[in-house]
Amino acid sequence: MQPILSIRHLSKTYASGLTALKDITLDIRRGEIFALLGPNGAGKTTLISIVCGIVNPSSGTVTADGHDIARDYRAARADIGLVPQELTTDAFETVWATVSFSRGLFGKRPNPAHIEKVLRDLSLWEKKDAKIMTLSGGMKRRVLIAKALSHEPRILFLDEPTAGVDVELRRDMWGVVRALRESGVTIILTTHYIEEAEEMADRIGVIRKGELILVEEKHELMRKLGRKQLTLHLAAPLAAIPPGLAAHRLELAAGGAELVYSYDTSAAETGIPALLQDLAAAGIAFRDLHTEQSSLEDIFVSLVRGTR
Ligand SMILES: Nc1ncnc2c1ncn2[C@@H]1O[C@H](COP(=O)(O)OP(=O)(O)OP(=O)(O)O)[C@@H](O)[C@H]1O
Repeated sequence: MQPILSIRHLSKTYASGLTALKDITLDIRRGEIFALLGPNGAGKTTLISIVCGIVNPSSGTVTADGHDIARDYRAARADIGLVPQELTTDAFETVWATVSFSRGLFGKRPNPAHIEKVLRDLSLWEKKDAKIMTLSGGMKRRVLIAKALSHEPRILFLDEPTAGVDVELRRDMWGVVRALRESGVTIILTTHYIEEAEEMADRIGVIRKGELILVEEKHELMRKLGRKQLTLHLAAPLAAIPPGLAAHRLELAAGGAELVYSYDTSAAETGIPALLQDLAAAGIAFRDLHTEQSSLEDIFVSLVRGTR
């Protein structure tokens, strides 16, 4: 299937001389949720701004559903909805007026039935006549999404959709985003929250200093880079790892009360049976054991630090 968004060799150097993006090539698949992860200043907003026509690229091309964003700007832009981080709408307007007005900005004819559907889908219908300033923070975020959906885009960018919101509202927003995907909208979200990417994304891209250093299926990423640890709670503490166990990747923890064995989840063999045999041969007994898998957060931190 043709990608819905195709970014080719995109670079951006600002007038200040700072290169914010270096040769980014990325295809976004129709109907996916793609999470773009990166530390502050990595270039996420610059990338979104170029795709949305707010910033000009220094080189490279972007096509949205076949429309080149430079040559065929209006058609390309009409395919894209952008949910910014901040609500800049007139606080004195009603929800209905704000969302309807956004649609008009794209030169689309009024379509009250569509606006009603968007507001109902986002549980904003009851608030359609309320002034923006009277809404809760969560409702205001929903208004931002409603505005971005008012012109029926097929691609939706969410820039830090849950920055600074509480846990409950974050979960609520995740539900909204999932429902949007169900309705056929392709979603690209930027986030600092690893948990958000882990929870929501089909694929993950990691951007660091303007370079896309990795694009991977979330599950594949976690499988490939995920290490597992087996912790054995020993019956009697050890002062050092016995020579008979030197062949295994072991560390002592909890003052010698625990033995920690690290293994690769993608390796053909875990090495656990051999370890258990050698433990028995060395006369080391354990009371209990548990395993732990590295989270996406661990993976991300090591990627951004460049240690993998
Ligand atoms: N208009 C501009 N002129 C010059 N430099 C800019 C401009 N906009 C952004 N930058 C710089 O480009 C780099 C990338 O910024 P960008 O906002 O794209 O990063 P980001 O990944 O979105 O960061 P954050 O997560 O903090 O929003 C930063 O070093 C930033 O200071």
